[in-house]
Parts: sequence; C-alpha cells; structure tokens
Amino acid sequence: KVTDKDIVNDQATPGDVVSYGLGPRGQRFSPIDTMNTSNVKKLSPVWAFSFGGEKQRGQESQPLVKDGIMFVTASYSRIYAIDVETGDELWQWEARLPDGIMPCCDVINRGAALYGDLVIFGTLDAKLVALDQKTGKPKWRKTLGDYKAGYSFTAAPMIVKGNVVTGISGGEFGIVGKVEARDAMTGELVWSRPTVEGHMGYLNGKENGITGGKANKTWTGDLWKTGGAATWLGGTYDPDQDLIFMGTGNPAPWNSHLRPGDNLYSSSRLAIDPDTGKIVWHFQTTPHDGWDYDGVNELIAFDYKDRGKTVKAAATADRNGFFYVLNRENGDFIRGFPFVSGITWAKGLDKNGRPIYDESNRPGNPSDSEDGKKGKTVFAVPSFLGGKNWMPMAFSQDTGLFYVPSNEWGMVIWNEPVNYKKGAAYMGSGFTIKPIYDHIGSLKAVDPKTGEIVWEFKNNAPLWGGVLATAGNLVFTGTPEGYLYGFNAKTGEVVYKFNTGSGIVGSPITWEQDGEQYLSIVSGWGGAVPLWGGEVAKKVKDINQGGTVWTFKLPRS
Ligand SMILES: O=C(O)c1cc(C(=O)O)c2c(n1)C(=O)C(=O)c1cc(C(=O)O)[nH]c1-2
Repeated sequence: KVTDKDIVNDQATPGDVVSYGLGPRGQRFSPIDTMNTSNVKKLSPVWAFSFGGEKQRGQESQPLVKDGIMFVTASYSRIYAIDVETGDELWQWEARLPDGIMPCCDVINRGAALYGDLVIFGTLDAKLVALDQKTGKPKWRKTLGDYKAGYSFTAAPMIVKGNVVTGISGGEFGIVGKVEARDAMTGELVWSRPTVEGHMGYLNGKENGITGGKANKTWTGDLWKTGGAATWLGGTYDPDQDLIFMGTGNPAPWNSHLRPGDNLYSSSRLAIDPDTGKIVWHFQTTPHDGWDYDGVNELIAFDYKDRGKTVKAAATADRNGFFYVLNRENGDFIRGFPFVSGITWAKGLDKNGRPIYDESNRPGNPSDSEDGKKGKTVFAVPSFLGGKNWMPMAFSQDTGLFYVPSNEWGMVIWNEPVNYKKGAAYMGSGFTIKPIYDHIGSLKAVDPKTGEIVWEFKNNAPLWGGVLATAGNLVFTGTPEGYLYGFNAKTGEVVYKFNTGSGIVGSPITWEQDGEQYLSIVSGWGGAVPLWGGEVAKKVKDINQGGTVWTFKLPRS
C-alpha cells in the first residue's frame, strides 16, 4: 500500500516511482548512480508495450512503478497496468467518453497518482476515477467539472496528506479555474479553491469566506465571472513549507482589452495551504496577460547556498520566456532572467519581478480599428506555446542546474471582439506561430544563481517531453523526431541516443530493481503543437504518432 510517507520520500527511495515528478517537489532527480556517462551506452530495451488500436497519438504520460507493476495512462483516458519484468499487460481500463468533450490541446493525459491500494487518474470529460491497483476495477468516481461548459482534465493528480489534489482544464472556454482536495480513499470533497478573484471557496462543504479579494479589485467589470485561470497542469508540494504550489493559466478571453486590470489569480503561481485551500502567497508572472502566456508551469522547490546561508528557493521557467527564482517561504522574487532569446513583449523584469512591458508589442484593441473587427497585429516572441510549455524540467542536486526543455519561436497575433457563450471557444484572438531560427527546440542547462546557460542542445522540432536528471551525471529527454537522448549533465555531450519509432512527448522515469537500473519513457507524438503550431505544425506534420511504452535497463556487468 502506498502511504503519504512513501510519496514524500519518493525521490530518496529509488526502488519505485510513486508520484508524478519523482517526488512531490517535482525535481525529477534520481539519486541512482549505477548508470553513468561511461556505461550508459550499454542501456538496452527490455520490452516495448504498445497501447494498440486506433488511438495512437498524444502520449504525454509519465509512468509510475510500485512493487513490480507499472501504471501508465494513455491518450483517450486509458490506463494500463504492466508487469515491469516481462512487459505483460495485467489489466487495462478505458473511460467511456461522451460526445462533445472539449480538450483544447489533444486527447492527452499526463499520468496517475497512487495511494493506498488505489491508482487515481483524471479523464477528458473532467472526471476523477480511482481504480483498484490489483484488478483495475473502479472504486470511486467524481465529477470535477461540466464538460459541456468546456471543463476537461489532462494533468496527473497529486497526493498531499491523504488527499488527492487536482486542478482543472478549460481556460479557452471561460471556465473558472480551481484547486480541489478530496479524501483519496473515498473521493469526498474536502475543499475547493477557485483561482479567479471574486469567486467563493469551500471547506468541508461550507463557504469558507476566503474570497481572495474583491471582484473588482484586479478585474474591471464582469469578466471575472468567466475569468479562466485554469489550473490545468496540476502542481507540486513542498513538505518543508507544507505548501502546495499550483500554477494558473491565462485569463479569459485572450483579448486583454476586454478586462483591464491585473486579473488575479491568472498567469500566476499560487502557494496553497493543503489543509484549508487558502492562498498563502501568489506570484503573478504575466499580470494582465495579453499573449496567452499562461502561468501553469511547474514551480520546483530547491535549496542553494548563498554566502554560506541556505536559501529556500523555488524555480519556474515560464511560457513568457523568463526563468524565475522565488523565496518559497513567502513568494518574494529573488531573481529572474530570460531563458530564450529575442523576447519582444517585455523589456525585462523590475525589482519585484513584474514585467516591464513593451506596450507596442501588446496586440491592439479591436475598438481602435475602423470597423472594430480586428486590432493591431503584432509579432511577439515567444509564441503563445511558450519559451517552455507544460513539459517538466529537471533539477540536479549534484550540478545545481535546471534542465529546461525550451523552444525558440514567435507568433503573429491580433485581437477580435468576443462574447462568452457556454461551451464555445472564448478567446477573441487570432494567431499564427512561426519559426525564427532553423531549430525550435533547445534543451538548456540553466544556472539558477546566475542565469547562465551552461550548455544547450538544439533540436529541429519543438521539445515537448519531460526531462530526468540522475546522480550518474546524466540527463534524459525525448524528441518529436523519436529519439530518447542521454546527455552528460555537466557538459551537454550526447552520451546516448535511441530511436523509439514515434515522436516523444512523455516524461522519463528511472528506478532500481534487484540491483539493476531501469528507465522507461512513453512514445507517441501529439499535444498542442500539431493542432495549434501554425507554420511549425506544417514543419512537423510527418512526425510519427503512436503509443508505446519503452523500458530499458543497464545489463549487470
Ligand atoms: O487553459 C487551459 O485550460 C489549457 C489546458 C491545456 C491542457 O489541459 O492540456 C493546455 C493549455 N491550456 C495550453 O494553453 C497549452 O498551451 C497546452 C499545451 C498542451 C499540451 O498538452 O500539449 N495542453 C495545453
């Protein structure tokens, strides 16, 4: 049975992987050093498991491993249990999805959570389901939102102190973002915390009075009622501070002229009390977001030494192109710097980390145009798919570096009038993503103390998969071209390359079993790029979709 202790200690106990992020902080760092830069070339596949059928696309999942069983979610709200030694299927379960679901960015799922004898994951019709780990039989099911209003679910849930904590997707449909905690064993709601200022929170079935501010403070008019700020990537948890860190997406609609003000708590990182759902602090990366820069990207707790003193920090690489280091005790800004080149929308960050806008690079107001139908078009960098999107970075405790799967691209973007209509796209913008260099993807080793890019690996297609760092001085990630790459964590030298036969947008894991080091990654191209990537989507249209879990191990020497 998986306990809270197992989850908190996940990173330090290499015999299994019981949480998304290889531990609640989401550092994606493994202390296993059996495999290193000199023996990694012997890493060999032991099995490849195909999800099969026609639903072969969009495999953004990170597998979990417990007691010799792998739990892995697949596109179209499917989940499989696999024997890790043989690759044999133990059971599979698929949600019966209704017609009319509205995930914005492909039929993806990023992973499950384990607790007790349950495996819990969310489905595209915004439901949460808990299955028996042994049999795959559903034990409880809860509705997280109305799929007919545009709510959906794609993230991996997280377990914090016996509760399963979830966000929600739907920011492109004017939903209201929220973070919720449910008793993991029963699914009973404990608290619900909306992420748009003005909406009420609930604790144990009662209004808890923590409104998070007045409706009209950072929103002008009524748009807060359908204000977006979807918590679509889920979060991380810092046991030291006992805080949940959850990012929030774009304010709705994209057209910022309709909603003057900072539009809290959109495009922000929130620190939330896991017992009550109260927002303890917030840090807004893009106040009054006008480019869909969003703010869901993972905030990773880490410590570093500054003149002999330990700094309790947390870092995030935002879609807006800036990397932020915050004080994780109170949300204070420590430093920030660009991690992609050519940012146009802001000239930099001020001493509090607030962007210094280049207002000429904000897409114009349609009301200023002659016919009121289209505002001034601008070319902005990064594109709305971001300097980095959802794909998680890794932090190495050995090198002190973050390994950031970044992308270098821009977009043409303009605003149009729009009105809220339940279940309809609520954006008020048009756009085309364009390349700016020959390559788009760039894996970057970022020093959080100095902003230095220590090394960079350029990739033709946009990087869209997660990263893993290990104590063997290794960094792993996959590419849409289908390769699993291993790098020397200190120098960026490519030390491993394996073609999985389809594009990779999943996140690798590693664990140790009977003294041998294993590594798994799911392969199968999809996600937002082929759907929303404009000219870049055309460039990558021949990439192979698919759905295969690859498992490797280092043979005993
Ligand atoms: O606002 C939202 O609710 C929402 C949800 C999702 C999602 O659930 O996948 C994405 C986005 N926004 C988004 O902006 C985005 O760029 C994106 C990329 C992807 C993906 O899986 O490739 N999902 C999403």
